[in-house]
Amino acid sequence: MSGNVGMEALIPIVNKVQDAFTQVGMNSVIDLPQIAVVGGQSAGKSSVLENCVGKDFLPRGSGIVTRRPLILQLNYVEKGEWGEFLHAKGKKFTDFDEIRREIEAETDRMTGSNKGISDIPINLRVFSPHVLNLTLIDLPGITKVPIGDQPPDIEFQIRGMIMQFISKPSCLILAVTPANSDLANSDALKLAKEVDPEGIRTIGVLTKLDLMDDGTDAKEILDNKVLPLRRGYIGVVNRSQRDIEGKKDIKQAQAAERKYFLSHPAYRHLAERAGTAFLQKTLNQQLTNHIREVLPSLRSKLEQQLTSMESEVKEFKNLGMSGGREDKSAKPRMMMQMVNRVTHDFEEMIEGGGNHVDTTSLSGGAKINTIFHFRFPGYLNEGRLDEKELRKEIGFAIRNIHGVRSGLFTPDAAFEMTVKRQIETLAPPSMKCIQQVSTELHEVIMKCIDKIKNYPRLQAEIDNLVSGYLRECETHCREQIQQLVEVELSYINTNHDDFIGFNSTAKDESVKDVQNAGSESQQQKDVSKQPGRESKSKLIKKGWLSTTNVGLTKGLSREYWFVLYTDALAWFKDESERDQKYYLTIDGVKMKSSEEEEEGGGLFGHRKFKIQLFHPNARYLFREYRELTLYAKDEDDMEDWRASFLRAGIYTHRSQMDMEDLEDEDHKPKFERLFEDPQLERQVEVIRTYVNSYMAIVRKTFKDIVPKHIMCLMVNKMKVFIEIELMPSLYGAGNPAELMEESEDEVRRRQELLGMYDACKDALKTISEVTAKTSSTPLPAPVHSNNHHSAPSPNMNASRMPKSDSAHSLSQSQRSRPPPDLPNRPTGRSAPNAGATF
Ligand SMILES: Nc1nc2c(ncn2[C@@H]2O[C@H](COP(=O)(O)OP(=O)(O)OP(=O)(O)O)[C@@H](O)[C@H]2O)c(=O)[nH]1
Repeated sequence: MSGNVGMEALIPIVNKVQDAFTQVGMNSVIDLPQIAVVGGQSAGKSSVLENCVGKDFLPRGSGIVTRRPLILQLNYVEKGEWGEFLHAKGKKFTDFDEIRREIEAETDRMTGSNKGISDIPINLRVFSPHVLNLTLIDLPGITKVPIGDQPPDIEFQIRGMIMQFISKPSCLILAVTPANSDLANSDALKLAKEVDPEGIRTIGVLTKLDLMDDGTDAKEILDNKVLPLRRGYIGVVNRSQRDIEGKKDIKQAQAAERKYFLSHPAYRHLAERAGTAFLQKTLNQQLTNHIREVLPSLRSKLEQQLTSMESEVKEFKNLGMSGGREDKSAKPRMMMQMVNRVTHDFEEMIEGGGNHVDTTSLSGGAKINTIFHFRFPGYLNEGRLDEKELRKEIGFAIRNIHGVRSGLFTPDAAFEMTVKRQIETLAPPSMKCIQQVSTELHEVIMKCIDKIKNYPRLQAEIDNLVSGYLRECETHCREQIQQLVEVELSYINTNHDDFIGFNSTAKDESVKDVQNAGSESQQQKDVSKQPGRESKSKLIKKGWLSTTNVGLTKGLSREYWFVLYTDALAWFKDESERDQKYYLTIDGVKMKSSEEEEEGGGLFGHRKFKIQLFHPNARYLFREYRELTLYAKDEDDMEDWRASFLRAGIYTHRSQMDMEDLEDEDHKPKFERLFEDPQLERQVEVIRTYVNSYMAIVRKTFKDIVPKHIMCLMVNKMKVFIEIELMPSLYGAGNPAELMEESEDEVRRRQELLGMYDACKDALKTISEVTAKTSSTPLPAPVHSNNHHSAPSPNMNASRMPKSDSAHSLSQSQRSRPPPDLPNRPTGRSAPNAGATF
């Protein structure tokens, strides 16, 4: 081996890093220095490689034999000779025929046996005392004509695969060309030129010198005078097909090769710079130099890689899981860490904040907030009876309480019964809210424990304990809410501050009205009451209604702002109530309400909700109108206004025709028929107002108290459980060492990570040492095709170069290549030309 010991030590390190990265599928992350062997079909690529190894081990045959890239790492060892495949780790192949069969089988495994190709490399390491440390990649030969089942674009595919390797700036290109073909048409040189136009990383290899026509030789080419390359050409004579078939030993062949160069008149002068042994040495030297050139960028990439792995590796090391003697306390400590992480994540997801805020959807605390304040109020309203249904229920209740008598007074019991029925409807939406929060909490837990999936037993146990506890909390919370409903049902508090029933004047008014209902004489109101004057009249309702007959444009409907008092109806231009259109006293006024299809509406026509006010004795109602037709925006609005008019003493008037309408086709009385009695209608209305008022209070209480119960009995309890009780419960559930059993994936990942980490560290250490200690040879000067002066020899070992060559090389190099971005350039201590390249 050459004296550049520090540098050569780098090659195995680079190989080790390469292996580590290939194994974890990261070979594309760091481009490690390599030599790719490129050439046309049957140019002699495999022969060159075999010569470098000194053994027959590559598949032979017709057509494309190399169909997957073969990364061949040659490692010098003092004793033994064997090969190892990365895909069959740990198996030593001492029989090189077996290696050949394994390459063939592995090629077929990926490509099938029908001559297809694949760019997934096969990694083979050869250990031998007869090799120099080198990494070579054998690539499929460039072919033009598809054979067998090969796809028509085979040339394109192979080209793509070769390019994938040789276009990387860290790759040296060994361009193999047979001497018995035209150099100008060399596929290898053409491809190399595409990716390396300056020839900085291309080395020419000329094979089959022995097969040249008699009287011709490749002296000019080898002297770098024809198509000169910056790194020159090396001539080799490999074994012929007949030699291979005759099992000619490679060592014998190499001796014959040397004899060939020494004895050939055209090559005798360059015999020291030709042949397989020289090629091997040059490649080793150049790969070493090349590695050195890419060291700075390799170093920074490795450093980045190392930093990204550091925290995890540190964690493993802290826990005594980085190999070596097992630390007994590691697993319990690790378990504690995992539980702490779950606790922290759960807290963060519920309380918000933290580093991992989800920007795609609501989750955790935010989702629970939405359930409490948006969904739950909606669910509470869903269970609500519409006004019509409510009236119906109250009507039946009143009638059933009165029995055969017609009651004069509104029965309290009807109010209580209706309210209780309504309170009961609050239970299902509350339970739905509990169930939704429980689901969300479970999802939060799942997300938190997903991070410990590498410890499947621990994950399952935490899931089991926490989900079990969540179920307990949910059951307890449901019981509490059921209790809450029962509490509400146990006492209907009509003394509640917010209940209109007994405290508000509206109630007094209503009660008085109820008692007065039907008595015309007592309905006499002070008709002189007008806004602005002192008045005892009370406001009942305000709102928009449209009407067709009060505006200037008769026939068209227009919206006005209506204000209903206990004794009058006024309407204004808008809600500012400045521009009053009319003030109508409502003494003796009756109403009719109905739903009708809009004229011309057809199937999809608008339904209109109409209330008509009029005097039953056909008096003018206002101005020249006998009636006022009002349109509400929907059914609920109409029901509201109808109820309000009733409160103001405007009752429904039923004509004979209307009465006929009160029977269904099967002659059953319609619900409306129950209200033929205006007194009953009035009582229903009063109770409905009370029920609505009371239910508003209960709903408000539920809206407030249900979320509080859920927070207290579920969310907070879960937090406390995870924080305080989970750890002891886990200890109770099993031995930490068993719970902390890793998944197979995790074990593999850890081993790979640690392996890669160590490989990166070793590589970095070696890089620092070699950069400090070693020297390098300069890159040969650029050559021009019209340059017929002899280019520097491919032997780049400066110590062996003639003085004049060295000086020439140095000055050329300095002129042509200004120092690139390569730091740590050795100074004084290095060889005379050290630093010329860097
Ligand atoms: N006489 C002689 N024959 C050679 C020389 N180099 C290669 N051959 C023969 O040429 C044929 C092809 O050589 P290989 O080494 O298989 O060529 P290859 O480039 O690897 O071929 P593919 O992988 O199929 O593209 C074999 O029969 C070799 O024996 C040489 O220098 N002299």
